[in-house]
Amino acid sequence: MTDTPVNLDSLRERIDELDNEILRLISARADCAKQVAEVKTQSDPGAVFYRPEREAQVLRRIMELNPGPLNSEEMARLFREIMSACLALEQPTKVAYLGPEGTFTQQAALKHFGESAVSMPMAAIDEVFREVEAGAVNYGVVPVENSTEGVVSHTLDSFMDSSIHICGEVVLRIHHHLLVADTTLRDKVSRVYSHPQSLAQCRKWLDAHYPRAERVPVSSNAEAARMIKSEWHSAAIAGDMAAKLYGLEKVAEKIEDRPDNSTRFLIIGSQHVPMSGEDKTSIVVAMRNQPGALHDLLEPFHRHSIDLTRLETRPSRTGVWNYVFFIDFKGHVDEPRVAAVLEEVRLRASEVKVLGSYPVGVL
Ligand SMILES: O=C(O)C(=O)C[C@]1(C(=O)O)C=C[C@@H](O)C=C1
Repeated sequence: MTDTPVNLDSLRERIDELDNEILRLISARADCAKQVAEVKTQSDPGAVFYRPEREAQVLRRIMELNPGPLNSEEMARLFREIMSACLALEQPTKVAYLGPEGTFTQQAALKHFGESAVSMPMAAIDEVFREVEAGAVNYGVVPVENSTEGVVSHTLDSFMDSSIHICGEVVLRIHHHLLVADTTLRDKVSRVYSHPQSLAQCRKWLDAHYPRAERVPVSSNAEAARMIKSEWHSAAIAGDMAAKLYGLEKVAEKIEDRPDNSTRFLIIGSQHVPMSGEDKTSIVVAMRNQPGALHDLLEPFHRHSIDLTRLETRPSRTGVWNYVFFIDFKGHVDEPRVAAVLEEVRLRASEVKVLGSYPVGVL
């Protein structure tokens, strides 16, 4: 198809008119958000500005109404950024994430909070918890499970000795690439650095393409990307953010063994999140070590037709809690049927802690 100059000019004129309209509307929306902030502060001087349930509702509504031709995810991402900028007008949001810069956790933080949030890398998962608990940041982002490699046990363990709540979740498709620096001798790669989980997620690909290269586990894939800058015979497995941050080239793209490889991250904070209409609840339950304990624990969920989305067992670190189960299920603690199940579970367990109810990840 060829555009005549006349057509192109008139189309661009139309685009300019539409941009004027979009500009006017976004500014009016931002004004509204500022007024929302005033209303919130008037009713409560210690008001919480970020409202995960409302954000989830806004994004779901946009996805439902989207007439195309942009796909719904793309459209929601645009609105994600508009809301992020509006929230920054109300109050700049500080978010700690498991660093260093360039990790998938940073990507998850940006996906969830948008580019207007101020994100700060932390060296370890418990540091993210500590920063949130100390009030040095508003929220934290930590990985919790990967579709190929399973649970991130460090995150679950951190909840056991913390008063932190879960305020949200975000799922990220994980694409790994084999990266080299411009000084790397590509046919002499004898060492591949990455996080142990990433090495495991690319095991078959490495067996097929670099069977003799030494696989070196390091603390994060961003750290792997940083290290190979000074080693001419080494490559790193990492994602797009790390590749961009360290100016590396992709020798091979999307080398993860499973194409549906994804990681779920949790947003942690101190607020109770009201119902959004499509929510999940996470609890941790301690049971006595006796036959049938797991059956007793799960039976009320089955009877009340509550969908379990995840069940994880962790060894207890105190003598009192023999078995500790992390359970995620559909529903919100403010729903009567969920409250009823929790009441029954409390009678059967030696300890129950509700980690939080939060909107099912939208993007
Ligand atoms: O509705 C609110 O409470 C707002 O603050 C407005 C708004 C938005 O831009 O839509 C902004 C931030 C909140 O996290 C949720 C929504």
